[in-house]
Amino acid sequence: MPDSPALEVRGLVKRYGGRAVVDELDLVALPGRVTAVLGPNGAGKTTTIECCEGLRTPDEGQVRVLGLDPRTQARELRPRVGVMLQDGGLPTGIRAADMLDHVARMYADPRDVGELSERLGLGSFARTTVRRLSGGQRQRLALAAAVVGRPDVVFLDEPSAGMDPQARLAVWELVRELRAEGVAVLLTTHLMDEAEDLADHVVVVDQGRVVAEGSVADLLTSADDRTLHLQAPAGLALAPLRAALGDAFTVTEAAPGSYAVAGPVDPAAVAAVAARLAQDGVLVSRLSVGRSTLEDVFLDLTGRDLR
Ligand SMILES: Nc1ncnc2c1ncn2[C@@H]1O[C@H](COP(=O)(O)OP(=O)(O)OP(=O)(O)O)[C@@H](O)[C@H]1O
Repeated sequence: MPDSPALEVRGLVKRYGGRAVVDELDLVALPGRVTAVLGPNGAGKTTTIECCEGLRTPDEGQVRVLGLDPRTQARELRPRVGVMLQDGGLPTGIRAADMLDHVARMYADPRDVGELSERLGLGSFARTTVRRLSGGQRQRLALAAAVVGRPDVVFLDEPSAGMDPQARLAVWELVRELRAEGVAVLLTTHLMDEAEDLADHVVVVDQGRVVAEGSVADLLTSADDRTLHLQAPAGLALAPLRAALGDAFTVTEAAPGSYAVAGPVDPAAVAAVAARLAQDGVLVSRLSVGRSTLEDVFLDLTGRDLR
């Protein structure tokens, strides 16, 4: 069954000091798909992933990875699951290349270590001990260690945090390749472009709960209050448009020639905008409905204030 979930989390609850930091959370990740979990700091992403990795014990709910319980069936799961922890979690006294060789030897059919090292650019620091690696170098080594055993499921907690743009591209390419090989990839990230580029399915978590999920396209278009974006000549007088639409809408020229109409945008509102502009002889060069970026969706869902 190619589409049976590689990861299934149902009603997960994890409490610290009586406070639920993960609160009735459901999460499914499929083989050959990249699932990205987004959320503000402290939302419960790492706690959730660590429950899936068997590193923390849920207070309630069920976690199944490849149909197995990561707490009680860790031995069966270990060869099939790749884990990249947020803090690297690597032994520090060993040279980078020796560490990767050592991890590769634990698996029956490891990836080619030389090829993996080359594509993640590990060669330049192969003989450096882990403790002396830079943050980004450590991340790259941790990623190599997570995938060298050809796992069926990979957990990547902020995989490209601290990486330079070249390394980030190499990581993205590797993630795409894992997906093409049928691996279920679950990643957390604060990089909206990473989620937009890589994720087949996005899960937005806030205060331990899922507040939205779907493909990036779903999330960009599913909100009740949408924005109509239009391109037209710069400097249009907006009063007639505002009068035609009424108080439920705001109309702004976000940048010269780039207008946003925010509010309960429905087919009638789109028609009203087009009709009003046509009456004034304005030629619209581009018109689209939805939020323009995943970051807008994220901020609308989780708020703009620091917590
Ligand atoms: N062992 C622990 N004891 C007490 N509180 C904890 C413990 N581990 C995590 N927490 C709390 O649980 C909440 C969720 O933390 P978690 O690390 O899962 O968040 P996150 O979504 O991964 O955040 P970030 O984006 O900052 O990595 C935080 O408020 C954190 O302080």
